Amino acid sequence: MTQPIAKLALEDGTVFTGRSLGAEGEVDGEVCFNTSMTGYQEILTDPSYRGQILTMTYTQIGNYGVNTEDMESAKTHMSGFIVRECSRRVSNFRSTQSLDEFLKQNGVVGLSGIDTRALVRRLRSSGSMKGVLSNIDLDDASLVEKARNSAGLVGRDLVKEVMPTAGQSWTEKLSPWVKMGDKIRADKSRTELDLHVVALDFGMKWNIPRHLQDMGCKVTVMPGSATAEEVLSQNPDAVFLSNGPGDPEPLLGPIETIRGLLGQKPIFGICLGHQLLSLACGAKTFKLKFGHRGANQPVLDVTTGKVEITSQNHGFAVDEASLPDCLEVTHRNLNDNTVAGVRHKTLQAFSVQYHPEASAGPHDSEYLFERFREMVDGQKV
Ligand SMILES: NC(=O)CC[C@H](N)C(=O)O
Repeated sequence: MTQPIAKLALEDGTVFTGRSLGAEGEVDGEVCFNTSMTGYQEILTDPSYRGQILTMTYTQIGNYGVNTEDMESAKTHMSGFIVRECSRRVSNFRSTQSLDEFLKQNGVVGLSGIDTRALVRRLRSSGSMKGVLSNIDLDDASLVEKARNSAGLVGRDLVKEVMPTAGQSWTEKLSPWVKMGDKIRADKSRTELDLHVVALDFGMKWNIPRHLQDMGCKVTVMPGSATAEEVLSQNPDAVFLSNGPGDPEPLLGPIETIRGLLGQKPIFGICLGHQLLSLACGAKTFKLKFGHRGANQPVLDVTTGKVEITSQNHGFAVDEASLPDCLEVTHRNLNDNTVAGVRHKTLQAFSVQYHPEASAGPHDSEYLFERFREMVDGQKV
């Protein structure tokens, strides 16, 4: 049986024709790419991809299937998913379904069999573009028109579409698989939860609270819309600001909340959380040409001189020229020298643009959770 056709149309008029993968339908979004060779399940369930159509640069995706454990949220969030080739055979003892079945079950419209190198080269030279992925409308002109008219990411609040509506206590543990492959983490595991952290959830990847809990934090998750008063009423020892989708600048409520928390409680932010902390301190953010997405992004910790290989997924970054006097750069992306981490010079607050929780990706940056713990411990009386 031949698979049905699907098409990707870009706003610049390019149309790619391939095979339909996953769900039937039509989606629009910002088309971007990820250079990870593995980790597609974690990527598909990362809420930060809301509003995006993602293409994987690695040539074959899906060979180890999908399992019930490697979820970074309860479901998928991206609009569309593109691969050069989707493995026809799935082989892994943890696998419970194929990638195609998982995409169908989660309503993700996919595309395979296109020249992903050509697509990525176009995105690298022109920058991320708006696009439409469809297996129901196959008319090129109509698809290009829809791509041009689609909303795009800039100026939109996508956090409200993915954040939880109510707070909850976090209970899930860090996977034994992580500790098995990571002796340092295993040695530092604590069972006693002697710190209370409120995590503001803007679309948080679950491996973050799993890590916080593993290092002795009782985590209370609160919706990203919570006010400073609501956070402080929980009487936490510290506050964590999560990753999340879209443009950080329209998120005026969370920025106000963070201003109200600065100096009251120690703060640690990851990705969107880093952008929001920087905005709350008076910095600006800007849209990167094609973003940083992958599990192999080199970052320099300028405080130690060490280079770490990191997992990243962001399309915006903090503008170094706009940094207020109260912030200093602690980390830099070595591919383009952009700001990858900041800390407050006088208050207990720091953040990174990348993902120390990995999932998927290397564990080089896990030390940041320990740095957070040390900052809070130093402040506890
Ligand atoms: N992973 C994230 O938190 C992404 C942050 C923000 N949405 C960006 O694209 O830059």
